[in-house]
Amino acid sequence: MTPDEVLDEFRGADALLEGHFILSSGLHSPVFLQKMRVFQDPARTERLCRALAEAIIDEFGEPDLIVSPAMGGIIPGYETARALGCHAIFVEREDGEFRLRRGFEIPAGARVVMVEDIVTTGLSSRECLTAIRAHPGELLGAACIIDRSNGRADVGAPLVSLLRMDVPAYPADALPPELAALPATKPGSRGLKK
Ligand SMILES: O=P(O)(O)OC[C@H]1O[C@H](OP(=O)(O)OP(=O)(O)O)[C@H](O)[C@@H]1O
Ligand SMILES: O=C(O)c1cc(=O)[nH]c(=O)[nH]1
Ligand SMILES: [Mg+2]
Repeated sequence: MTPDEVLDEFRGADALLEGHFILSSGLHSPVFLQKMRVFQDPARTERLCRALAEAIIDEFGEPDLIVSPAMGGIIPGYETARALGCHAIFVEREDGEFRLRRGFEIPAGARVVMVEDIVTTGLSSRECLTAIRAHPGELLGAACIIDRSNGRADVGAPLVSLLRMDVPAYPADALPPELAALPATKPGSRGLKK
């Protein structure tokens, strides 16, 4: 799947939004990728995640286990694991920190790849990788559908993506006037991060 085809999946799902958005990092952006509008369509999600599975195999080889950060990573993590023929588990926040719950385990020796939906600053991915490293298992690397840092975010592991985008994001005290003029919405599910 080409980067243009990836963007077309988001456009086709009305998931490429323009306006004034407050991201989970607290940064402001004129663009938001509402991934859940994509993931509500199993056929679209299957196409994207089959491509992500191929990219993972090319970059890291075949994993035994996919681990994703809730909530946005759960659906693409599961669907990518389905394409790879392996299991998918997720970390979720407990007292603010990502942890494995629900009896999920990473067995010793398991070859693990983290699957995230979107990378902006990379904080969610870094936190997920920290949680994974608290368990036995061999971390091969990280994968996401869209890296909107255009490769700038350092998630602390090799990161493969289907599409790199160069999308502006600004601190609240440095908004360009045309963005400041628009009312801001915060579509994500996480509280503002430090
Ligand atoms: O690279 P970052 O700056 O961390 O931003 C990207 C993260 O933000 C979104 O998650 P969010 O925390 O909004 O919650 P969600 O997964 O429940 O949608 C998205 O799913 C990524 O995990
Ligand atoms: O940085 C984010 O919070 C973020 C950006 C984006 O485009 N989509 C999303 O779900 N989260
Ligand atoms: Mg998330």
